[in-house]
Amino acid sequence: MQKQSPLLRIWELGKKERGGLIRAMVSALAGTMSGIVPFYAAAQIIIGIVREERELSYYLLWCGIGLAGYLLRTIFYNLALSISHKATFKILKDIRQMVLAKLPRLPLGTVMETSSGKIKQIVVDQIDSMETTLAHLLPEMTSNILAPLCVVAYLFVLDWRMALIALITLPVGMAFMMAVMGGYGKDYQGAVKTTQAMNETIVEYIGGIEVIKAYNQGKNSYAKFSDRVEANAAYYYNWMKKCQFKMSMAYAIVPATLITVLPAGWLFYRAGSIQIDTFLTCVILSLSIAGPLIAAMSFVDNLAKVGTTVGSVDEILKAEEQHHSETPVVFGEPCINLENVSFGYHRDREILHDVSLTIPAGSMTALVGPSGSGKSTIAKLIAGFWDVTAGKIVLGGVDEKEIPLTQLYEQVAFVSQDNYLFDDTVRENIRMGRLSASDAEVEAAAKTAGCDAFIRSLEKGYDTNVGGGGAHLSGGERQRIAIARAMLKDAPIVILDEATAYIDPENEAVVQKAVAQLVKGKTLIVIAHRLSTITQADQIVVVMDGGITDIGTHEKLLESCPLYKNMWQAHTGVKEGEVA
Ligand SMILES: Nc1ncnc2c1ncn2[C@@H]1O[C@H](COP(=O)(O)OP(=O)(O)OP(=O)(O)O)[C@@H](O)[C@H]1O
Repeated sequence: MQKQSPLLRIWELGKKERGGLIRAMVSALAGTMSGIVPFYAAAQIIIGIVREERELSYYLLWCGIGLAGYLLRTIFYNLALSISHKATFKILKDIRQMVLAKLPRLPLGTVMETSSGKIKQIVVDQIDSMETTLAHLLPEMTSNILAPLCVVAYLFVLDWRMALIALITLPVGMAFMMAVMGGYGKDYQGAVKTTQAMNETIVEYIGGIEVIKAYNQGKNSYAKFSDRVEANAAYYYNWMKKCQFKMSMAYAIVPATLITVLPAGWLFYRAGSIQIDTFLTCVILSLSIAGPLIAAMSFVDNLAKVGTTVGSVDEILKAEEQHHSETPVVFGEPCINLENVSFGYHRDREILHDVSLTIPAGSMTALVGPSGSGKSTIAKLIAGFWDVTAGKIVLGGVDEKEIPLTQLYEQVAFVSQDNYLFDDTVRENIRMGRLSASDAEVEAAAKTAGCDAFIRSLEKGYDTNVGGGGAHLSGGERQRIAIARAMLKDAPIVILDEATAYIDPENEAVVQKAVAQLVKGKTLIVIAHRLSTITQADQIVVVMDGGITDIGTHEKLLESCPLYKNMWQAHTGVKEGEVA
């Protein structure tokens, strides 16, 4: 990934708000320039006193000019802040939306391998931390650098020697500042890492609270969290300790312009090489250089923070997406062909090897095989959660890579044993299947899926909140809601991955009926460990070690495939050699 300045990257990300940022910078610059006016007016008043000016109007005029400068500074400064805050909030909103819109376009693995604690920290905390920096940095840093530059330029016009002398403290103070900043980016990255580690532990702690209770692991898990909290605090403390001396030196030295300007100016004045007016103006104006520069310096560390955040955001925004065409396609019959498909979740480990399979439209295909043989992987590749590494999958006559992802997801309804329910009502969770569905359609789907009665028995019926991940419901109830959701989607291809695993025997008949409704007239792919549920399949595909060892009907495989026969016997409880 090519390294880009964080400010340039923000400029690019917030391109819709550039106008606001420019207006804020211009306003801030006008404010800082106005802020110099009181210094200039003070110089003129002191010159008046030294010259023994007796006219009151002279002093009133400069007091008025000084006051006007001060007022303008306040007005422009507040205007700049208001404009930049508005622009910043819009930019942060846009960045958050870009990140969230990007996640579904990434291969499922990329998202799953990033912990939810980390994603939450980037999207919520890190992006939030950019607010103060962004809203203040661009307008203030620009003006705080440009205004002293204008003062220095004016000092050179008045007396180049005084200008140079006024600048002496700058490089010394800056050297200390640079020493702090040298490792700031790396130090801040370290801080983000320890905070992320802390976040991940708490998310894990809460997510696994059931296991922690069940196995009495409270103390251990808490110790892990508290260790990370301590590590986080220690990191910040050591970091600040390391920086403190250099920071203090920088902040003490930069504003000390009087130490150099006053004695040198006095010597020049005594030697008659500088007028008293120029001397006094230089002394007073030199006092206006340090304030803005120190303010600008305080943004340098913020800039490093923004750099780290932009880096984290870009890790997601620039992550490789699934390569699919954007042009909508027209599908033929919903048949599926896997042609010499190979795939690995990671480059160094291939899971599927050269798999070829034809799934005719409207048929039922069952994938069976030992645990870890690759059944779910085949199903997830068909559903487009990942892209194949080699070979191709042709769906409805079109190579999957030619199908825009949104269109591909419309074609397939995927019901797994682990269908996630959102922290929302039952109704909205079912409506996820088709957002345009009416309440009546949602309820009709629930009825067909055999879950209408249990939903109505809940406290608020369809408007009952299911809790995060569906925590308020049983596994079987979640499963049936997932089937209702898939029903509502009404996709031509249905994949059931262990879909009935949680259903108790009492409800199994209801759910089997629901599934039968769901798959009517569809191309169906089933992964089921309970082989009795797939004996009627048009074809049963036996998967072993990432390859297909046999294909046929139940009867045919019982005769020709020893692996299938063994699995069937294990399933029905009949051991080799025993009489059925
Ligand atoms: N997200 C993943 N990242 C890395 N490896 C994975 C991932 N998912 C599955 N695997 C690995 O791929 C192989 C095939 O897994 P898959 O889930 O397809 O098997 P399966 O036949 O469906 O197993 P089961 O019947 O137990 O569900 C296994 O070795 C598994 O460890």
